[in-house]
Formats: sequence, structure tokens, C-alpha cells
Amino acid sequence: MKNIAFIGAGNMNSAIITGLVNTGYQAKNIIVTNPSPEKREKLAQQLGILETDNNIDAAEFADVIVLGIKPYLIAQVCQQIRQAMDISNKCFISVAAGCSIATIEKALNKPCAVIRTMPNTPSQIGLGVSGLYASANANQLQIDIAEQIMSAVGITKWLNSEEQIDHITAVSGSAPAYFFLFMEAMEKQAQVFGFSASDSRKLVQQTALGAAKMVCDSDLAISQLRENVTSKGGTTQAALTTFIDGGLQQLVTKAMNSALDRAKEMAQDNS
Ligand SMILES: NC(=O)C1=CN([C@@H]2O[C@H](COP(=O)(O)OP(=O)(O)OC[C@H]3O[C@@H](n4cnc5c(N)ncnc54)[C@H](O)[C@@H]3O)[C@@H](O)[C@H]2O)C=CC1
Ligand SMILES: O=C(O)[C@@H]1CCC=N1
Repeated sequence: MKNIAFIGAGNMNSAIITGLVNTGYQAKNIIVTNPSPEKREKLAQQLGILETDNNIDAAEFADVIVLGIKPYLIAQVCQQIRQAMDISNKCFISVAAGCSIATIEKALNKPCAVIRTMPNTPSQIGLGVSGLYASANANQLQIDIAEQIMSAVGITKWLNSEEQIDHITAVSGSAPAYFFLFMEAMEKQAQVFGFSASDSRKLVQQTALGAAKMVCDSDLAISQLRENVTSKGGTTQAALTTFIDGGLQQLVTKAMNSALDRAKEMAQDNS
């Protein structure tokens, strides 16, 4: 079993580590780093994995290094690692948005296996979506381990080009927040209608869950499921017409393009 170092014990890496251990990966083959002790110690206590505040020690231990830190830190941490050891046989998996393989390779100063992945926060409950793209230097074994790591927290989608990482960021990486925003708006209006805060949340969350489950379980097109709720001249049609007349599709297109543009802009800033 390969040794894996997770650099950063934040939201994404914690979710991935938890999923990985829960799917049977040996805890003794996993180490996590973080400058402050709380998060890494919590993970170590809960899961039995190793922990340290030293990225170099962790990278020395590992065959695979998962970079789960903010995009602007990726190059800096890669430089520190390559200055401290021979990285020829190591595989770097970056979880960061807006940090290209070219930037990581430049920081590593050597042809090296680099795999980018774009998960999302439902990975915390095993319902994530992760896009993956491997550099030409990654071998099949390294691709397989990236697949094993990310499929521990949800479904995976291997992409044909690195550019698609930016696209999948807009489609699924950032997207849980789109649904949360919509649910928040509904929750607020439910309260205006007089429901208590807790009832409002319950009504909205159960409706979202039911709708998502229907989409998952049904062979019908999503548009058909929508039409099945929409009685001619009824209440749903009145609500949907308001959304459509208010430019919902155009707004969604614009928002997803904003995420895409921002990913590209970040890649420039971090290069
Ligand atoms: N949160 C999300 O929904 C998603 C985030 N991402 C990407 O994942 C990466 C991490 O994001 P989050 O987990 O949300 O951030 P986070 O802020 O929760 O976690 C980052 C962790 O790295 C630690 N850290 C800072 N400097 C460090 C260093 N030099 N060495 C080791 N650890 C260090 C921080 O203390 C923090 O615990 C980002 O690059 C982001 O673009 C990707 C997909 C989804
Ligand atoms: O907002 C961000 O930049 C990261 C990437 C996708 C989700 N969170």
C-alpha cells in the first residue's frame, strides 16, 4: 500500500482522508500536516492516521502527496518539498482551484507526476463529485491511486483536458453553494410566511432532498420531472414563470461563467 501525505487538514483534505480510511485504506499509511495542531490532531485521534506540522517530513514519508491548501500556497509548498528531497518518484495530487499543472511543474523544477482534482464539499458525506486530470508524466499506477483516493468520497470523472478542470469547478466544485444559496432564499421566505426557523429549514431541506433523490432515481429527464409538478394554470406554473421571466437561465449561465472566469484568473495570478 502506498504512503500518502495530505498537506493541509482543512475542509477538503479532511473529507478525503475520512473517506479513504472509511473505505479501508490503512491509517498507518496516511499522514496529514497542518501548521496549527487542532485539525490534524483531531483527524489523527479519530482515524488513527499520522500527523505532523512538518510538510517535508510528511513528503519524505509519502509516495503520493495530496496538496489540500489554498491555491496561492501550492507553488511555495512544492518548492519547499523539491528543495528538500528527490521527488522523481513521487506523485503530486492538487485539489486547488486555479493553479495549473504548469505552475506546479515549474515549482517542482522537474518532470514529475502531477494530477489535478476538483472535488466538492459533499465529499464530506461520501456524495462528492471529483473531476480529475493527469499530466503526461503520471503513470497508470499513479492514476489508479488518484482514482482510489477520490472515489472514496464520491463519484469521479476523468477529464480530457486540463481546461475542463475549470469547467467542472463551475459545474460541481462550486455548485453546492449555488444550491445552498437557493435553499437559504427559500428558507427566508418560508419564515416570512410564518413558519418557525426550524420548520422552515426542515421543509426546505426535505424538499431539496426529495427532489434530488427523484432526479437520481428516475430515468425521466429533469425537465419532465419539473413538468410533472406543474399543473396547467396552477401554482407551480405561476412560480416558474416568475423565475423564467426573471431570467433564471441567463443568471445561471452568467454565474457559472463567472466561476469559470475566476478559475482562469486565479491560474494567471498563481502562475
Ligand atoms: N472548499 C471547497 O469547496 C473546495 C476547495 N477546493 C480547493 O481545496 C483547497 C483547500 O480548500 P479548503 O479545504 O476549503 O481550505 P481550508 O482553509 O479549509 O484548508 C486549508 C488548510 O491548509 C492549512 N495550511 C495553511 N498553510 C499550510 C501549509 N504551508 N502547509 C500545510 N497546511 C497549511 C490551513 O491551516 C488549513 O487548515 C483550495 O485550494 C481550494 O481551491 C477544491 C474543491 C472544493
Ligand atoms: O471557491 C473556491 O475557489 C473553491 C473551489 C471550488 C469550491 N471552492
